[in-house]
Amino acid sequence: MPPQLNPPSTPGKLKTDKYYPSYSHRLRPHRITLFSTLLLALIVVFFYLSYSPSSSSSLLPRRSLIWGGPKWESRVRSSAKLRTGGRFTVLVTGAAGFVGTHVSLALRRRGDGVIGIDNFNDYYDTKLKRDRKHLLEKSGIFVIEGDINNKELLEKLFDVVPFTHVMHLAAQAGVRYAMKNPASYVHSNIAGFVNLLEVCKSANPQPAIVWASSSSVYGLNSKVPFSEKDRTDRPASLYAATKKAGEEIAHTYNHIYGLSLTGLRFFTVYGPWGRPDMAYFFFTKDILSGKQIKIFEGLNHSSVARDFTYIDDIVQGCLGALDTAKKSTGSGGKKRGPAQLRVFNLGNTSPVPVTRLVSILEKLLKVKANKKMMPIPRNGDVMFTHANISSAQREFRYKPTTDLETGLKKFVQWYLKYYPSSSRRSSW
Ligand SMILES: O=C(O)[C@H]1O[C@H](OP(=O)(O)OP(=O)(O)OC[C@H]2O[C@@H](n3ccc(=O)[nH]c3=O)[C@H](O)[C@@H]2O)[C@H](O)[C@@H](O)[C@H]1O
Repeated sequence: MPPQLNPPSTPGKLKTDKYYPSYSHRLRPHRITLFSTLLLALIVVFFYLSYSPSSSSSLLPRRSLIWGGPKWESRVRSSAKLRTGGRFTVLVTGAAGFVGTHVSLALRRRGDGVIGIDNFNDYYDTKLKRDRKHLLEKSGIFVIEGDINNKELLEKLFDVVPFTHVMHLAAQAGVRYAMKNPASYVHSNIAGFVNLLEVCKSANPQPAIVWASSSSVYGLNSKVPFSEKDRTDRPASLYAATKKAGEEIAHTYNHIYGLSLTGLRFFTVYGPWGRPDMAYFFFTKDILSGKQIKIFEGLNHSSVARDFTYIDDIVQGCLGALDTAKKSTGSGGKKRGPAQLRVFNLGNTSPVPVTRLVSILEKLLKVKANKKMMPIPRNGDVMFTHANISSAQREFRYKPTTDLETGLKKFVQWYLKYYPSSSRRSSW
């Protein structure tokens, strides 16, 4: 029996000819015109949103983002408002990132006004970023979906809020991924940073800026521990090269415009809400699922080691750097005097071989890893990192207190709660 021919109730809900073979030829011309007009209107609205000044840059992220308007401004103001005990009004870039989330929460806890910005790109699982955003919103922190390359958006933010500080954590991270997508490093770590500094230098008042550099700037150095006085002109990855470039760019903006700038060289930061592209995170996932993990080693089976640093210690360092940052000296794009320019190592001062990291994970997960040792690939990796932290200790009493075993325990607890279906029966 042929299906019953019920005409659709609205022109937009036409059913297909497959099931309603005799219907299409009965469409009246005025219905077709109405349908086409609606379709055209939809296309026009789509293009308007994509290319209006209120949208993000065309490279990243993939969706058109809308900002502005009285409601949006009032959300921005309310998020930036100081609470009891607060002193600073901070713009946190990369707020839905791993370090960004923890730093934003810590600032809010002590009463500072915080606004986040993040482009929510899909370098790794965007659900994790959305969940972090949700966590921030529960604490009253507004995270704007936008790219640091969007000058108008940044200018608008500075129009609405006279930020005292910028905590710049937005970046394209990961040393090995730089070979796959070099342009994303230039886009975020160089072009994005310059765009942010351009806006900061013209702001009135100019904010003080604390930003994330990286331990990777020490590149192929062999003298340990790494000191801020050591050479940093032999990066092993494009990621490292863009962070090193950031340090030189910081020097320029400090010199010409009087911006107060502090770079923090983070050493392999790990912990709850971490980055799934990092070894400790995907090792955990792969150990639980029984997938083989590859552990890199050097010549003659020598260990590859990292000065793994727990997130809470990094947060303490970030806040210390913000608290001791002096004001920028310029205004309206003009320098009025010399300004502060600093760089600090934020590490743990005790490198741990990657093999030991895996043993700790095996013990905590109660699952034996399926391991394969392999020569360290020449894709940006370095053999070891080790921080000398005496400068940060002197300047703002930075003192890491979490060893790798304690920190990984907290990470694993979080991981099993966040991914409940990942748990596996013990193989020990
Ligand atoms: O300090 C930084 O500035 C950087 O730290 C981090 O880089 P890395 O120290 O390289 O961390 P991560 O990839 O977790 O590899 C950890 C260890 O596992 C080894 N490793 C890695 C992968 C693998 O399959 N096997 C393996 O043995 C690998 O050889 C290494 O020894 C950040 O990702 C980076 O964004 C930047 O912030």
